[in-house]
Amino acid sequence: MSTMTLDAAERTESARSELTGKKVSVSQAEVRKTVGQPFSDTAKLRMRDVNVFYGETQAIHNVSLDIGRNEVVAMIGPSGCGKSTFLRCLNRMNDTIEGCRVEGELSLDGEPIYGAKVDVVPLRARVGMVFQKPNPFPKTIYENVVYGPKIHGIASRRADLDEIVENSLRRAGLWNEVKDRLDKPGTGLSGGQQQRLCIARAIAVSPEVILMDEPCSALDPIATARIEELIDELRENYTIAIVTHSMQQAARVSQRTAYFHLGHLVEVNDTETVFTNPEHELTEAYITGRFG
Ligand SMILES: Nc1ncnc2c1ncn2[C@@H]1O[C@H](COP(=O)(O)OP(=O)(O)OP(=O)(O)O)[C@@H](O)[C@H]1O
Repeated sequence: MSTMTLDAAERTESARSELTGKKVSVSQAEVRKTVGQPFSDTAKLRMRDVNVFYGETQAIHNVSLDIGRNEVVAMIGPSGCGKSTFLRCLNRMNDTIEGCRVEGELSLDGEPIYGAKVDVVPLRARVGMVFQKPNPFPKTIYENVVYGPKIHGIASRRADLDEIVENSLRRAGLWNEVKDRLDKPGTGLSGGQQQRLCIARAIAVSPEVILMDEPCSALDPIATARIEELIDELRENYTIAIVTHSMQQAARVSQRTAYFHLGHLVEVNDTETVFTNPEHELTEAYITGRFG
């Protein structure tokens, strides 16, 4: 650890001595400041002082973070630290959870995500999502991909839909494997293929941002490697935020990494710095396996 931050200096001696042991326990008071570089000169998504509550319980505390254009930001941290909750704020998926309340400023290209006039349907087309478990619709491969473009009125003519299907499946790295069976059920594909189909489905509506919530946790190492390659290719055209439990995956796919702890954003910086020279002791404790 190279620098001692003001935040670190404020922390108690007892927390320091706990860090020398094998396991670490920390109180909420010790994680109140974010270190590193939460902000980006090329912000696509800008979040300031975000607080999220489930009923009376606060799950996210004053998180401020930018996600830049054409960058992959990985969100890591121990189970229950709020990664998925924060991710779901970015396309208002939390709206679907009863009792969930989001406060703070969140914007996409400078436009408020939570504005009174915002229609969440087009918002979710602009900010697409890929979930932990591949969830193709019980329809053909072709129908899975054209579903979004049809309901969003992006295309209706067969030739246009065919083009969207081919382009989306190519971008998702699946075209060659499925081009001869587009009329077969999406659910008949392997897990890794199904996840790439879900990525194709997200791409088909021309999103600007793709949110991924542990997209490889149900996949084997080969399918995982394929998705990770794909994430790197997709960065050329999209902004990507990915929640992952795998620090190796965060290191492989992201340019910046954000470390969450007990609902606080403790540290965000370029990925190499976070993994080789973290500023915050909590980050170091997590990446060295002392808790999590
Ligand atoms: N629908 C919900 N209702 C009430 N509390 C919730 C709900 N979803 C999450 N929480 C709580 O919010 C906190 C953050 O959970 P969240 O799922 O965002 O964390 P996470 O870091 O993504 O966890 P994991 O890595 O285990 O998926 C936890 O304390 C969790 O119990």
